[in-house]
Amino acid sequence: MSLTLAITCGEPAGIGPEISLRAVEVLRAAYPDVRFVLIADRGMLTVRARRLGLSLRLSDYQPQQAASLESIEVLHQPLGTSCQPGQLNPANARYVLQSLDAAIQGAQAGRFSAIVTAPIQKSVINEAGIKFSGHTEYLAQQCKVKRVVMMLASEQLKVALATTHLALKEVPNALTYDSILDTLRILHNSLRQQFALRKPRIIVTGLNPHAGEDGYLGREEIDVIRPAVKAAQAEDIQVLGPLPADTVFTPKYTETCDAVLAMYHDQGLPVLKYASFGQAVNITLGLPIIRTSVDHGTALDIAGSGKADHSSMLAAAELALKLAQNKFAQQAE
Ligand SMILES: NC(=O)c1ccc[n+]([C@@H]2O[C@H](COP(=O)([O-])OP(=O)(O)OC[C@H]3O[C@@H](n4cnc5c(N)ncnc54)[C@H](O)[C@@H]3O)[C@@H](O)[C@H]2O)c1
Ligand SMILES: N[C@H](C(=O)O)[C@H](O)COP(=O)(O)O
Repeated sequence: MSLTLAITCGEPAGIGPEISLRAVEVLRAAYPDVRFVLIADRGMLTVRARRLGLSLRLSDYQPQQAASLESIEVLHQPLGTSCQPGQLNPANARYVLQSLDAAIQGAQAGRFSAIVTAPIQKSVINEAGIKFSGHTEYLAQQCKVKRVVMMLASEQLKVALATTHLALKEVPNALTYDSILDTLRILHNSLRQQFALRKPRIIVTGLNPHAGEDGYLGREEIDVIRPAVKAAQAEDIQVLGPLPADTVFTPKYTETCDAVLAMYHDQGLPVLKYASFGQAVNITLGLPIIRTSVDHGTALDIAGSGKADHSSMLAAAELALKLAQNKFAQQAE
């Protein structure tokens, strides 16, 4: 089995290019049989590597030829305009999306076994006049999938989200019986197929304080979440809840479940990032392709300084490889 992993280097003003370069150096040594392809502007990567004191050779990725042993392969995407670390420019928004498109198309065509994405700056893409919420939503749209699930995973915890990049005031309306049931199905199937958990155990949080306090602090638990959980149980999905979110993340619960499904971004992710920031991986579940990412953002405040930690990028690449190997093994069965 020969695997090719594509890494999009993300927002060029952020830490994406440098963590991608550093990670790929480590990965090439650790996985000599895997082909790693960076997707970015080759000139920008060369300058960034020099700035960090990395003596790396970059070459053009040629899919029809064997992987280069001496240099890091780059699928060149030209920047819209030159770029300094820490300085966002909407003129590079299309470049960021074109890099992503190249990765998605390569994965759909089977050239890439999986894709790993470095962080992007959602605001600057919107500033360029392109409505954009995040990789997760963009990948669903480009792959023509109605629903996907964002899950962040570390050694300690797996946290999936029922809603993703949404203003808080829009969350209650987005939580419907169908959306929660569909999310539970995707989560259950992915934990089984991608993570090889035979009978995954899921805990669902409530939306309101104390899971609504029997309806006195909100009715979403009674009207929407519990009926969806019951329907999932009837489909033989091992799921419990809705439980109060403030105590779900204690060992009594986390040690007895495989994943927690939180109702919104800042209900679940702060807990996971408190426990394992820099070590966790963001995975998009429910896509026809494998996509993982880092657990952090563009960190503009330290871009180009050499201070960025590439551990999450390494973890994301390693998980992508593992998921690709699992997929390959399942297809061979
Ligand atoms: N996968 C992604 O594309 C992704 C993930 C999260 C956030 N973002 C985006 O990134 C942008 C900035 O987000 P933010 O400021 O909320 O979060 P951030 O993760 O960029 O930064 C938060 C803090 O963590 C530090 N930090 C982050 N990554 C680090 C690393 N690898 N090594 C050392 N320190 C690190 C930063 O310096 C900063 O102090 C936003 O546009 C956000 O949407 C993208
Ligand atoms: N919600 C993610 C996080 O906080 O880490 C992040 O914004 C990245 O999301 P996408 O992978 O959808 O860009």
